[in-house]
Amino acid sequence: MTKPICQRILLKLSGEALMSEAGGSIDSDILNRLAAEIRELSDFGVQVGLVIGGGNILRGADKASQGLDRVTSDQMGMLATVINALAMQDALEHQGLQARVMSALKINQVCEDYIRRRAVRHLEKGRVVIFAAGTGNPFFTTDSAASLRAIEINAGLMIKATKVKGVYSDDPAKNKEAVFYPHLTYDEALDQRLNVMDTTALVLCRDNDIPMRIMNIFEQGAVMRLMKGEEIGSLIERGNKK
Ligand SMILES: Nc1ncnc2c1ncn2[C@@H]1O[C@H](COP(=O)(O)OP(=O)(O)OP(=O)(O)O)[C@@H](O)[C@H]1O
Ligand SMILES: O=c1ccn([C@@H]2O[C@H](COP(=O)(O)O)[C@@H](O)[C@H]2O)c(=O)[nH]1
Repeated sequence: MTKPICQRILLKLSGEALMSEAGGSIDSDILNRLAAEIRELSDFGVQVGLVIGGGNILRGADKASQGLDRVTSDQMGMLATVINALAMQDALEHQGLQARVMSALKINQVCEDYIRRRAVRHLEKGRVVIFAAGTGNPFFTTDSAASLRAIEINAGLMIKATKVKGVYSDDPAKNKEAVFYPHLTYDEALDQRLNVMDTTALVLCRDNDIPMRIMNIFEQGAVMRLMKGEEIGSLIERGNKK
């Protein structure tokens, strides 16, 4: 295939997957490998919006369960995503790409504020936009932020690149008998409480009719193959199951 399956994507990368085996929060080899893959996508003509989670540094709910105020914990979590976004911006620039971090929280001495029309303009110019600080609101996750930004930038596809191959009948990290689902509808994912993605994120994409791919972040070159038309991971979409 000489043309990508869609022109603009929102790629959500797991924060936790950036961790090194030794426990460091950001492994530069992993970061550089992902940046190189994004460069290939950009060279192929795909406009890339990125959201990176913060699970390698801090999750608000974990800190709150240890007694910290929930809103403060979530704000710390959102700032963690800014750290990951800045690291990725640097890695992308080393690949020769232009990249812009746009934050939902105002820290404009560090990166741009998120302004939708500017984000779209950056994408049209071939710059990779890294949407940081989630939605800017506590009690949300970066999955929901990714769905929201995918809708706002009119992405043709949302991709969640995570630590598992796709959607299973149960968490494959805990249940070895879990069955892999190559295709399912948003309503099936919601009804079965499949937990690979939070409910808000699924509902946002369902109601705005954006298809979603869940796939393994560690499978090198897989996003490119997907953009060339290969069936990779699990597809969640509205309407009838394929
Ligand atoms: N039914 C399921 N199918 C597939 N994965 C599942 C399912 N239920 C739970 N999971 C778990 O969900 C995880 C992905 O979601 P999670 O929110 O933990 O990660 P992430 O959003 O990719 O990471 P981060 O929060 O660090 O950005 C998988 O690693 C998997 O273990
Ligand atoms: O809109 C948002 C997005 C995220 N948070 C907080 O950040 C952390 C890290 O994000 P993950 O999606 O868990 O990787 C999250 O646990 C929240 O505490 C937020 O408050 N609002």
